Amino acid sequence: MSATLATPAAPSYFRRDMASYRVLVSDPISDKGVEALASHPEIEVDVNTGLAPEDFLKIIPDYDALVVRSQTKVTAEVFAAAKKLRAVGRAGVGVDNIDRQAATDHGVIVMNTPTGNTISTAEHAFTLMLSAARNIGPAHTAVLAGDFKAARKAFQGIELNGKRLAVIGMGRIGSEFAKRAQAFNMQVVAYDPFLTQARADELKVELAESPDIALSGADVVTLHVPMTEETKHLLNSERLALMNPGALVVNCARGGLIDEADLKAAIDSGHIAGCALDVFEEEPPPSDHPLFALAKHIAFTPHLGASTNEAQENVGIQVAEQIRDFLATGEIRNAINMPSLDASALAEVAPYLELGAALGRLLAKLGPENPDSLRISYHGPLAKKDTALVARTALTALLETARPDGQVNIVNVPTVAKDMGIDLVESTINAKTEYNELLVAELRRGDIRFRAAGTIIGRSPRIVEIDRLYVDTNINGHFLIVRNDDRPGIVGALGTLLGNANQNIANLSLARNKSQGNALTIIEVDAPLSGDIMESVRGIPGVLSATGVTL
Ligand SMILES: NC(=O)c1ccc[n+]([C@@H]2O[C@H](COP(=O)([O-])OP(=O)(O)OC[C@H]3O[C@@H](n4cnc5c(N)ncnc54)[C@H](O)[C@@H]3O)[C@@H](O)[C@H]2O)c1
Ligand SMILES: O=C(O)CC[C@@H](O)C(=O)O
Repeated sequence: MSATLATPAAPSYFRRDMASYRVLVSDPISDKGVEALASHPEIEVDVNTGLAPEDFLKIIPDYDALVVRSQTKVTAEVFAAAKKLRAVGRAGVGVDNIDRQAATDHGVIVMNTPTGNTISTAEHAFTLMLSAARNIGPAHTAVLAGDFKAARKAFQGIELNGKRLAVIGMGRIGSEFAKRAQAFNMQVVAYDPFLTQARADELKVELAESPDIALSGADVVTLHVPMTEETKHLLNSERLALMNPGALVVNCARGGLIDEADLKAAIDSGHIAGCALDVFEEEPPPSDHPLFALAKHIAFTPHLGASTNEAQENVGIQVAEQIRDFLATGEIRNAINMPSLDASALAEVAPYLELGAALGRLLAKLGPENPDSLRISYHGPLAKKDTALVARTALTALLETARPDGQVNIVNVPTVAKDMGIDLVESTINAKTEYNELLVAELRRGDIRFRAAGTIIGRSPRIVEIDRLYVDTNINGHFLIVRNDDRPGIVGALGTLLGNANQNIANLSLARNKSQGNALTIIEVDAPLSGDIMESVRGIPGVLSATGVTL
């Protein structure tokens, strides 16, 4: 792998030998998104939407990346079949149609486009609230049916001015909704476990310590939280009962956040006036859905929150660019199952990713077998850089030797390592070393420890320490690593043996431990060393151990 500041190369763990990638777009995205993907010479795009699940399963093994909206269900079965798949891009926010755990287990990055549809969805949710408050849907239907006069009597509305609004989930969409509600002079109270008092003050909203507190005495509730196990049915009969009589429920997030049977009961009882829903527990909802029988204060749309020209263009282009850049350069933006690494951070740490991989491969050969931990420490200014993927890369390289099936990569490596009983421990060390920056990797099994370290000189990664002896060697190539008695003649004998075996010596690095009377000899050669040569090396008097390593 080589990297330059302008175009860092994709980490080898994601690169196939073939110079082209196939991307399947299985839900409709904007034309500009498809163009952004197809514009890359190494990317071939197939747009194939509305596939039946069994047809989708048949073709997914051919693809390196997949782009979806919410219709395609990317299940564990899909990930098991998708042997080449490296990334799934979601043109939107919610990723509940993607089995995140299965993606991670199979080493597939999942990315979303968190900002592209924020405004459209906030505007849609707001429109729904106004519609339910003023009976826009039923009144419109009545006018079309010629019931103008009757409708004027039937559809008395609710004013929002001065009403108390509970926003559950004060992220991007919730915050935008709140701003619009303030313009309508609503009193906004918000619950979000990550909302700080400072941010609440900045948004001029009241911070509630729990959903129950937010809902108590609220006239309207709007939901803007992701759908997870934890948030399923967060709005149920107990919580609806906390709201003021005549309250309205707005949901433009996910249907499963509301217990629809409880909502229907609360509306039937007269406690809740009505609801405005863009999303349903089951989509599409059955045509005889109990809530559809309600006559007033209702507004239903078919999951249209993000369906504007602007939002679709934004998310289509964003997802396409993210997938394209990931395949082409290894840049990771908006990943939801691993740390992201944007272009500038990738350019900065790319040499350390290479170095980490080399140290991992070296430790796999020289360190203790069946290790219980890999410890990575970052020294000097390196400690302040975005090193989140450096340790993962070292661990991946270490485990690739044990799992050479190509099934371990930086996405699933934490899980694979856990299964193998290996802890990854990272630390930063400010104390000065001989080098400005130093990356140290140490493999341990109980008390047995073996470490190696490297640094970057110019833009070139170098290994500068093996087993606490100072060396200086590059990180790509074939190496003979010998522990030998520290006495004359051994380097000569090694050179003669390699010469006789027609092995050209590219480089030599020597280090010695005077107190122990032994030395470390590292010889870089032009070709991998055969078993016979290694046997002969071990037979040289004074050679204590010898390992052939390809980094
Ligand atoms: N109807 C649509 O077409 C449409 C469009 C876009 C997004 N969405 C849905 O809206 C959701 C929110 O989108 P966003 O862009 O605002 O996401 P976001 O990540 O910016 O905000 C979500 C917020 O929910 C908070 N949260 C998480 N768990 C919570 C809990 N238990 N209680 C309260 N708050 C909790 C988070 O801290 C976060 O601040 C998405 O997850 C998606 O499912 C729907
Ligand atoms: O793809 C869509 O239109 C829906 C998107 C929306 O549900 C989201 O979570 O971003």
